[in-house]
Formats: sequence, C-alpha cells, structure tokens
Amino acid sequence: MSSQRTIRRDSDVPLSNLGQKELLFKFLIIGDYGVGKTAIVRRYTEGKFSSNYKITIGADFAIKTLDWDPHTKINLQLWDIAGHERFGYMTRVYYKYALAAALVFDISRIATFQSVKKWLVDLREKITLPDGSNIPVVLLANKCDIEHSAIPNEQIVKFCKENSIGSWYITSAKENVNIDEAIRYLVENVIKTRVEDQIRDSIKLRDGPVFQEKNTCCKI
Ligand SMILES: Nc1nc2c(ncn2[C@@H]2O[C@H](COP(=O)(O)OP(=O)(O)OP(=O)(O)O)[C@@H](O)[C@H]2O)c(=O)[nH]1
Repeated sequence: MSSQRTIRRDSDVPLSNLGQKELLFKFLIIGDYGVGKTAIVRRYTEGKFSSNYKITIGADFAIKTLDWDPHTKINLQLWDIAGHERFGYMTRVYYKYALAAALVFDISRIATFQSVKKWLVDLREKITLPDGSNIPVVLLANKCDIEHSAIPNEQIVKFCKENSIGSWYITSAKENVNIDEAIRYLVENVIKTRVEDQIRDSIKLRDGPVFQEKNTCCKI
C-alpha cells in the first residue's frame, strides 16, 4: 500500500524541486514620458528612488522573484516602455506576451492624464489574451507626494468605469506609496484568469470524447 502513494504521473511532477512550480509573468509599465515609470519599476524591484531624470530609450526591464505561496514562485518581468512619442513605433515588439499592464500618469500634470486613453487604446489594439479578452490593467496616479493634484478623484473613477479598468491607485515612487499593492493587484488578476482558464479547460476535457474513450476501451 505505501508504494502506491509514491507513484506519480509525469505531469504531476513539478519542474522545480520541493514541489514548487515556477511561473514567468511579463507586465508592461506604460504612460507618457516623465510620469515615473522607471522610478516605479526601480522602487518595486530595488527599493530605491532617484530624483534624476534619464529618458528611457525604447524599453528596459527588471525582474523580481516573488514567493507567492508555498507552491508557487513567480518571476515577474516589469517592462518599462519609453513614454516619449518618438519611440512609439517600437512598442508593438515589446508588448508581445505581456499578461498585464500598469498605465501611469503624473497627478500634477493634466496632459499626462489626457494621454491615458491613447495609451489604453493602443495597448488594447496591440494585445489580447488567447481567448480574445483584454489583459488586466491598473491605472496609477503617480507623484501623490507632490501637494498639487491636477485631476479630481471623481474624474479618475469615471474614466476607469467608462474604460473597463479594474482598479486604480494613488501612488508615489518617491515615498513608496501603493506600489506593491498595485503590482499585487495585477498578479492576483493574472492568477485568477489562469485558474479560470484551467477550470474551463478541465470542463472542456470532461465534456469531450467520453463516448469515444469507452469505445476504444471495449475494442481492446
Ligand atoms: N516627486 C516625485 N517625483 C517622481 C516620482 N516618480 C518619479 N519621479 C521623478 O519624475 C522624473 C521622471 O521619472 P521617470 O521614472 O524617469 O519617468 P518615466 O515615466 O520613466 O519617463 P520616460 O523614461 O521618459 O518614459 C524623475 O525626475 C523622477 O525622479 C514620484 O513618485 N514623486
């Protein structure tokens, strides 16, 4: 009896040791130039902030590994996409295989909020999940440490509602406000979608060729 308990099918054997599965998630960080995308990625992955501004050329990425639960390790790739429109034509290449996106604007510059729609349309045009649905998006109103907010909260709430954006956060890369929470929101959404897909697949399998299987069995 005890030997039976140790028998496992190949597909049950985890790729990494100690029963942990390892996942790779690619997230995009998009929005106008100077809104703080690089600062957000740096804050999240390195815990640091610098007030120097260096324009991003093309794209850059950083990785953070999350021990999500005792069975799951997530290698999170954050792609910091250049905000300056002169790099616009390149973005499609960088969007490939992304599972979620954080759309950032600078709460003290209204023009960057007005651009959010353009970024969202561009994103949704360029990338959809295999089932045709949109990838999860979170909206970040960054630089909340600056006293002056140019955009009333109600306007942001309305925009999210009208454009099916799941959630938004007031953030500061400088003071480390809500950065972890926003990324966590995206990870949870991606995991939820994966689980839903798996359930759907398993239902499809169960609905599948049961009759045929029986026939095959009888032929043997
Ligand atoms: N006060 C304040 N300044 C910030 C914050 N986040 C970023 N900054 C500053 O804003 C400037 C632009 O930040 P970046 O992170 O380089 O902006 P970006 O969106 O990556 O810009 P591009 O690379 O041109 O697309 C820098 O001087 C940052 O130090 C913040 O939360 N608060």
